[in-house]
Amino acid sequence: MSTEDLSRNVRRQRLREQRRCLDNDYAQAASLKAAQHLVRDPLWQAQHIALYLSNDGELDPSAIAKAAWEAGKHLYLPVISSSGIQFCPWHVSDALQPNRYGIGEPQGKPVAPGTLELLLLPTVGWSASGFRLGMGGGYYDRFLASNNCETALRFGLAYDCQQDDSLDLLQESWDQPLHGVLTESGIKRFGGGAS
Ligand SMILES: Nc1nc2c(c(=O)[nH]1)N(C=O)[C@@H](CNc1ccc(C(=O)N[C@@H](CCC(=O)O)C(=O)O)cc1)CN2
Ligand SMILES: Nc1ncnc2c1ncn2[C@@H]1O[C@H](COP(=O)(O)OP(=O)(O)OP(=O)(O)O)[C@@H](O)[C@H]1O
Repeated sequence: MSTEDLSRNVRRQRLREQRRCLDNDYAQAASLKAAQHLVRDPLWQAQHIALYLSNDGELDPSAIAKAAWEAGKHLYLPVISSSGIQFCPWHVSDALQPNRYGIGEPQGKPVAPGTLELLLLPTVGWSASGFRLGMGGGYYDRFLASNNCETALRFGLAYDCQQDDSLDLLQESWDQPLHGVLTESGIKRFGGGAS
């Protein structure tokens, strides 16, 4: 393991620990606040949205999912395999199959990446320049590097306390920048003119 990988892992573990330690009431309120910010934003025009099922203390997108279904939007969840990550349609009544990490996945046919309009990415750490640190599988970076989804806006979904601008020092060539983040305090956009 390189020195860079080692420091990424150390930072990842610290940020994950911090996230898991958040007060339950705070976490629930943050999840609702994030949904309220999103539904009032032009980003909410997106009809095809990829999100995730909360794991390991991640900011819970379930309030966003509820609002999206009520608004008739199409939602997708990540499905992983040895060949990477794909996004499959997710309906409220779907039976989910746990993946190797115990996270539920729908069973349908993956969506064409170009259909996705908004990707809400699970995020361990983020910086004001748009850097995102994830769980370390490289799944999202590989997906974004190899698929035609330039039209999809990529927003990290995370708590404010997961911001650490010094993470920029760990940036690698494969890291795919975020257009912005959605947190309990609002939506932040990082240059590039993303709407
Ligand atoms: N909610 C959610 N779903 C997601 C992701 C995510 O980050 N969050 N992923 C984002 O890419 C993919 C799954 N990636 C993951 C990578 C590592 C672990 C994890 O818990 N790792 C354990 C080690 C487990 C093991 O070694 O088998 C750990 O680090 O403690 C979970 C999900 C697809 N689905
Ligand atoms: N485009 C790519 N092509 C090949 N390998 C890649 C690519 N992107 C990432 N990787 C590999 O994946 C590994 C993990 O990457 P990284 O630490 O950036 O994951 P992450 O963004 O935290 O994880 P995730 O996106 O799954 O939440 C890296 O060591 C790198 O070798």
